[in-house]
Amino acid sequence: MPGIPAQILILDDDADVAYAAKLLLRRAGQVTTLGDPSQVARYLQHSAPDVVLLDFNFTPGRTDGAQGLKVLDQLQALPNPPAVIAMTAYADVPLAVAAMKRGACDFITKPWDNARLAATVDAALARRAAAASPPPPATSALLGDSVAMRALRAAIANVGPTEANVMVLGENGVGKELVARGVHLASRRAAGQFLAVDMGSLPESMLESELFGHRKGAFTDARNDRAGRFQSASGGTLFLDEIGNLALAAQSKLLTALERREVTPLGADRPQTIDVRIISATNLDEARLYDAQGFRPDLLFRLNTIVIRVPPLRERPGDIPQLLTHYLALYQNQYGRPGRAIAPSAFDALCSHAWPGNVRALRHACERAVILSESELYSLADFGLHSADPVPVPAPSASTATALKLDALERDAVAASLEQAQGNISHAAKLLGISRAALYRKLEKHGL
Ligand SMILES: Nc1ncnc2c1ncn2[C@@H]1O[C@H](COP(=O)(O)OP(=O)(O)OP(=O)(O)O)[C@@H](O)[C@H]1O
Repeated sequence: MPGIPAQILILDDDADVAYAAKLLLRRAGQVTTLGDPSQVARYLQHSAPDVVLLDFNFTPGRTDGAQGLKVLDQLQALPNPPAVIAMTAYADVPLAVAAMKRGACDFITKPWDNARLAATVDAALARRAAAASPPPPATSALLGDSVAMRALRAAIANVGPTEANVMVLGENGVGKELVARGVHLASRRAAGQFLAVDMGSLPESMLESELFGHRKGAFTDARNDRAGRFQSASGGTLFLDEIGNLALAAQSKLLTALERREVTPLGADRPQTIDVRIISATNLDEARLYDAQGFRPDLLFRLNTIVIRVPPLRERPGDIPQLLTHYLALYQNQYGRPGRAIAPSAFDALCSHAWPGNVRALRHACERAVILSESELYSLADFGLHSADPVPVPAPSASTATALKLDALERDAVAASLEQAQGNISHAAKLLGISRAALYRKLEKHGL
């Protein structure tokens, strides 16, 4: 599988044999060695091996292979059984055959030939990857199998078919828009448009014309009639992103439209009925959202019939491996780069990273790793992350010192704009005069 290092278990009572196999197979994945079948049950409580190299006799003098066959049965009973490669003594063909009949996928005789053992393990891994079931369709865009994500999918499936307005809450980059699309796809409006409007970047002066449309001549630049987003999304879903950024005056216009279920384009003398379902989203924390000074409670009441909260990635680290696998494979494919695994230590660090920029940041980190990596395995640095260990930094030359100063200035400017915008990405981007996407890149670059 691309991305996640394969888990390889070697079960052999001969420590030297196990160590030699471990050295040989390290490049193929994360290798664990055990010396006694009684350790297997404990190991399986926290690990799911992809391949097991299994010896069959653990007690001196025994050659019947019964102990190994018992472990084989134990492994075969797992919900997702690993590929088992039987390791038998040279010429013990009957035992190898018995193992294959009980579910082992291959066998290798001891002492082994290094190239043959490596090829056998590679082939077992490749077969396993090919057999892995494809992701389910429908809301497949929303990856993650944590309890939180499963609950989220269930909520989408429940709420989708109703006509209720939905408000999606969560930090930047957690997947609010994906959730909104999921609700749309699960609704009877799925064949209609899903139209997203970034309320945060819409200048107040353009809000009415953008949302409700205008007639030719309604204002100086209105050279033609133009439908607003409410009309364009008719029969579908209108996704109002960054709703928490809406100025109070704009809030009252939106409220009127929602209450009357009609809009009047600028310059028109008659209102038009609207047929849209509204899904809104904000990264504002709930205390600020429910503060009547900033957001009209009557509008909130219209928008949040159903509230869906998307938890930050740090609260569902179990989703990280799947996201890494998905996005590394996506970009390897997109850029025609070879499939690589992540170095085990880097994988651990990626899984325990707090990801302040959530899934968006993880996705960008994967793209970066695919583009930059030149070694056999992805390292932590390929993802733009560094281990907690301080690395000695050489004294900067004059030119790097200038670059460092510029870098520090940029970091300060970005931090100051965020503070001034009280963490609101759209406002901060506007203050800096750059796009939201550019601001996200700078946030990641400076680890903010
Ligand atoms: N569960 C997920 N599975 C796969 N990809 C995800 C998931 N969540 C988010 N993403 C990806 O992360 C990126 C950000 O997602 P999205 O735009 O939905 O987040 P958001 O919460 O709406 O962000 P913002 O608040 O900044 O608008 C997208 O590229 C999206 O495809």
